[in-house]
Amino acid sequence: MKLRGLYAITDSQLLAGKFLSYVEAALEGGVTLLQYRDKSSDEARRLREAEALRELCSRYKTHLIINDDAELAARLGVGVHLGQTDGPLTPARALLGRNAIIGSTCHSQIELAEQAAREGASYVAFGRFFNSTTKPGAPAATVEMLAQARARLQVPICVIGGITLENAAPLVEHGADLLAVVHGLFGADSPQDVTRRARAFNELLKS
Ligand SMILES: Cc1ncc(COP(=O)(O)OP(=O)(O)O)c(N)n1
Ligand SMILES: Cc1nc(C(=O)O)sc1CCOP(=O)(O)O
Ligand SMILES: [Mg+2]
Repeated sequence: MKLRGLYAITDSQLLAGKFLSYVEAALEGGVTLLQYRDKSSDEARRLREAEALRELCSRYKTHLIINDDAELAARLGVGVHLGQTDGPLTPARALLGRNAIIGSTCHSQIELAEQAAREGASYVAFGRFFNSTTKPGAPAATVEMLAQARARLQVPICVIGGITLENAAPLVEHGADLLAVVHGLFGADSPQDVTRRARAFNELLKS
């Protein structure tokens, strides 16, 4: 599967009161992967919101990815993104099946990405590349490391952390396939501006 394009990630605080309208606006502009990222423990709300996103994604032919929670992903029949402390890839692959999209956080360590690729990750994620208000404490990554990763890895490369329309181009030039964005996409004043931003991110990835 060719994974290249905008990877939109939801944020429950940022999208409060406009969750589905802003997500739909992003899908309207073109989203390759949509991640449902909700760090709360409200299982009922998480299930309800994830089901609503699955319905939207199926209308727009976008792949839904659940952050952290392979069981919820299995229940919905969608993909999962796992960080280094979210559980191993091999059982997640066994649970979700060979066609599921499974992503792995690799921070700035190419060795972690090589291991994730061996264990069947569909993409590997490096970051954070810029200051992030969504996750200020994430360890930093550089474009030099990204270029080295591109030369060593065949698996699609996702980049994340403080990415905006203004700073994304060098990441694409240094080998990124997927631009994972929260604030730079959803921190917009209107749904129309979310759609405009989504289209503009996709333009950066056309090659
Ligand atoms: C696409 C993508 N890349 C990295 C992350 C971060 O995952 P993780 O390190 O597990 O941190 P949390 O997002 O769970 O706080 C991600 N979610 N998505
Ligand atoms: C969820 C997440 N993970 C990161 C990492 O570096 O692993 S940075 C990050 C937040 C991304 O949000 P924004 O686009 O608003 O910076
Ligand atoms: Mg996680």
